[in-house]
Amino acid sequence: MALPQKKYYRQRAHSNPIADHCFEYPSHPDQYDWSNLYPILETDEAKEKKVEFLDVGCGYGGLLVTLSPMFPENLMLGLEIRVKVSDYVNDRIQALRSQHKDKYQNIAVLRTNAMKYLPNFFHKGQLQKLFFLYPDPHFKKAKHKWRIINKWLLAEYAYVLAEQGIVYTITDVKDLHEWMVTHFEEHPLFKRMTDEELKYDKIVDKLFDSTEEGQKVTRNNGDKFLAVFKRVPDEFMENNK
Ligand SMILES: C[S@@+](CC[C@H](N)C(=O)[O-])C[C@H]1O[C@@H](n2cnc3c(N)ncnc32)[C@H](O)[C@@H]1O
Repeated sequence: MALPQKKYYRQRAHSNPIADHCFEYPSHPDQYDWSNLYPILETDEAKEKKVEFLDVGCGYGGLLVTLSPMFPENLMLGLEIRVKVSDYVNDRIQALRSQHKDKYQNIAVLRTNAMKYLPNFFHKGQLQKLFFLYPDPHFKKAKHKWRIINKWLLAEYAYVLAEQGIVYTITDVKDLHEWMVTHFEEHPLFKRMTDEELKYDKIVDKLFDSTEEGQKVTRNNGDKFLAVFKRVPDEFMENNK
C-alpha cells in the first residue's frame, strides 16, 4: 500500500470546535472498541494496554509517526477534528503498517472534538503524555474561547492525566505561548518544568520539527516557544501555589 498524498486531503484550516458536529462517542471509555484502532489489542500480550500518549489536534500525524518507533510499548492516539485530515492520518498509518511488518501498530487516529469528549474516551489518570503542538491560535479576542487551552479544559486535562504525567506545548505565536503558560501556571494541578528537568527528555527535541506545522514554521524562519508542564499529584496541590 502506498503512502497517501496530502494534496488529496486538503481542507479549510479551521473547524469550529464549539459547533455541534455529529460525532459518535462512547458514554464510558470501556464501551469503546479500541481494537478497531489497535488490532494488537486482540493478542494476549497486549490486551490490557491502554492509550497513554495523546496528541491533541494531531494534524497530519507527524508526531505519532516519529514517536511510534521510539516508544513501541506505548499506545499513542492522535485526535483530529477535520475529517479529511484524520482520513489522511489513518491512511498514512495503514500504509506504514503494510510497508513495515509489525511496526506502527501502536499509533492510531480518532476523529473527534477534543474540547468536548475527552472523559468519554479516557479514564481518570490514564494518560502519561499530552501534546498540544502548534495549536490553532484564534487571534481575535472574540475567538479566544475556541482556544484548546483554557481554564475549563485544564480541569479535564488534569483529570485524564496521570499524576506526574506531562503536557508538552509548542507554538510559533508568542501571545498564545504566554496565554498557555499563564493558564497552566495559574492552575493548581500543573507546574512548569525547568530546562534542567527537560534535559534528558528525548521527546523535547522532536517537538520542533516532527509535525507538518513545525516544519512550516521552520521554512518560514518563525520562532518556536516551548513550555512543558507536569501534572502535580493531588496531595501536593495545596503546596504548589
Ligand atoms: C495548526 S494545526 C497543528 C497540527 C499539528 N499538531 C502539527 O503540529 O502539525 C491544529 C490542528 O488542530 C485541529 N483541531 C483544532 N481544534 C480541535 C479540536 N477541538 N479537536 C480536535 N482537533 C482539533 C485542527 O483541525 C488542526 O489540524
